[in-house]
Amino acid sequence: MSSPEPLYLGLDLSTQQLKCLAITGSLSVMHEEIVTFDSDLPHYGTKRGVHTDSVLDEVTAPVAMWIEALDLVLGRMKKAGFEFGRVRGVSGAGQQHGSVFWGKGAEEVLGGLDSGRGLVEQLGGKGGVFTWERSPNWQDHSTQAQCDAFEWCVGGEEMLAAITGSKAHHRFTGPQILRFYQRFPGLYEKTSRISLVSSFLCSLFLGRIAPIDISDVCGMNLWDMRSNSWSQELLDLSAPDLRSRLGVVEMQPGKHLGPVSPYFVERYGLCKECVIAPFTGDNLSTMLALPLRPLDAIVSLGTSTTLLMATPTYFPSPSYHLFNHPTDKGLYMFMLCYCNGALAREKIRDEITSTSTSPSSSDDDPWKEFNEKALSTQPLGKSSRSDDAKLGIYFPIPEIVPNARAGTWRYHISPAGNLKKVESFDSCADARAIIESQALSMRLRANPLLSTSTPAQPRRVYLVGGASKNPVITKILGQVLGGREGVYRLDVGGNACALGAAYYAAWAVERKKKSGEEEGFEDFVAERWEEGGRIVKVGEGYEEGVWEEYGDVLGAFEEVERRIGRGE
Ligand SMILES: Nc1ncnc2c1ncn2[C@@H]1O[C@H](COP(=O)(O)OP(=O)(O)O)[C@@H](O)[C@H]1O
Ligand SMILES: O=C(CO)[C@@H](O)[C@H](O)COP(=O)(O)O
Repeated sequence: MSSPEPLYLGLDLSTQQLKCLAITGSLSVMHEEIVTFDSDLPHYGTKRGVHTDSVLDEVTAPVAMWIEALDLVLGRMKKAGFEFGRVRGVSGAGQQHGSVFWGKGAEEVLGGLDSGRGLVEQLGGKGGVFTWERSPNWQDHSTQAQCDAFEWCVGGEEMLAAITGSKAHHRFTGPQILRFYQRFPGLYEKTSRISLVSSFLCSLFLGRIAPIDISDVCGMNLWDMRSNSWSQELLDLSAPDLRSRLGVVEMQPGKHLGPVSPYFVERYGLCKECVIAPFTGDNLSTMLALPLRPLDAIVSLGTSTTLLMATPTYFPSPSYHLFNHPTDKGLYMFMLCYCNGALAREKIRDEITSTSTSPSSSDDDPWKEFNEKALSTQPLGKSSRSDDAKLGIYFPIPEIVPNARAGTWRYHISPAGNLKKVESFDSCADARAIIESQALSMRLRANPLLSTSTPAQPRRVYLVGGASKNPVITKILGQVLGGREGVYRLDVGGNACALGAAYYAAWAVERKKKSGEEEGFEDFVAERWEEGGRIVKVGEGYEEGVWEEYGDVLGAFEEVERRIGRGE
């Protein structure tokens, strides 16, 4: 009898959920399990996975909640009869930039976990192996002073972007560590190691502190991408002896970091030889879920909204981020990241539903009315070409792109391009306007990458993440961004990031040597990838006339952003 096909696990520890997905060696999805922090672990009192202190502009997540979530997700799989014994490799991804502060005895505890007791009981939150029981979240905005110090240290935002791939950002780990050190010098002193969320999750599986991976490290403002080494200048600025606390960075994609910790062998039945591969950032992992070709763009509609593209050129700018590609040494990931993505759309949805007199507001689908309103409105809220265009910008929380305070701004743009600020739009134009302004911002900023094609638009747009299930959001995004070959949704919509991690685990274990060279990730996936069944075409993308109409308001959109920046 032939032995059963090996399986691979991919995990995604993102803002609101922990997801675990299992695939076969031929990359077919076998099993998916999700733990939602707010509803499955209500005793941590999080709202959408985080705690917010709006006085300090501080957003954090409890580390113990993530640890408990790991036992919960694996426990559910075991209960469902999942055959852990067939798993040959595990990889994963974490929300980017967050950090975890390990205390002095942590590694010893990790290495000697008792499989008869839960992880959270042994590693804990308060009084456990961490010097700070919280992890700063990517939505945090408390580090303006530290960001200023980072840019001042190297001579400005352009220079910091040239060194680290990004200008200083509130959420980036370097400024966050500097703030932690300034607030709690005693706790910093007691901290022996600092992990990113990705390497933290990897550490649990490995039973020792895992290295940070070569791509996720670029979300710290501490890594010099030109030389692929820590920037000593920026480490020195952040905190004393930081290099030893961060440890070495894993430069080799797909490295076998070690076998899985005995805890998982004994408690869940993983085999002793199961390989743990590096874990990376969630956006980087999402890129691995799709066979990207030049000019393809992924729009990830998770809690954050991100636009991702792969590029062979290192052309840094303060307007966007560049990261090392997780598996391909010659490539970079271009990224735009917005924090007013899902939460801002939910806020408009709730406002529309609460003022509605329509019976459909009580329908099971909470997006029904929002979608109806968005569809009943023409592009830019115009009924005819001579009408003013409606442009709305909605930031219920401070925004990253552009760096702006919270607020709502609505404008009318006349056909001659004149702007008039208004208090509200008539007939619920907000539903369409919020999707349009999110997409216009992406289109404006992705232009440097897209302008090699005429017209300057993506070849394909791939949509992933929670809101990729929404046909109206996907339609309008496609109308604004274009997409010469259409708009596609990955069939595991919400789970693209975990899928990318599972592909990575399979590649780490099964890649072959071809003429003396290890098989590259792209070739490995391409050999096993069948387009049918994995992606669904959800829109035509480029619509002649409509895409151009959106192009006509890009200048006015930039001007509105400038006015917001000036506090108008
Ligand atoms: N049908 C839908 N229409 C619009 N948005 C949706 C829909 N279903 C889920 N979402 C959005 O997806 C978000 C969660 O996306 P997800 O990718 O799971 O987040 P994360 O990975 O950041 O935890 C929710 O906050 C919600 O706004
Ligand atoms: O900050 C960023 C990227 O720079 C965010 O994209 C986080 O990585 C969180 O992602 P989601 O939970 O929204 O997937």
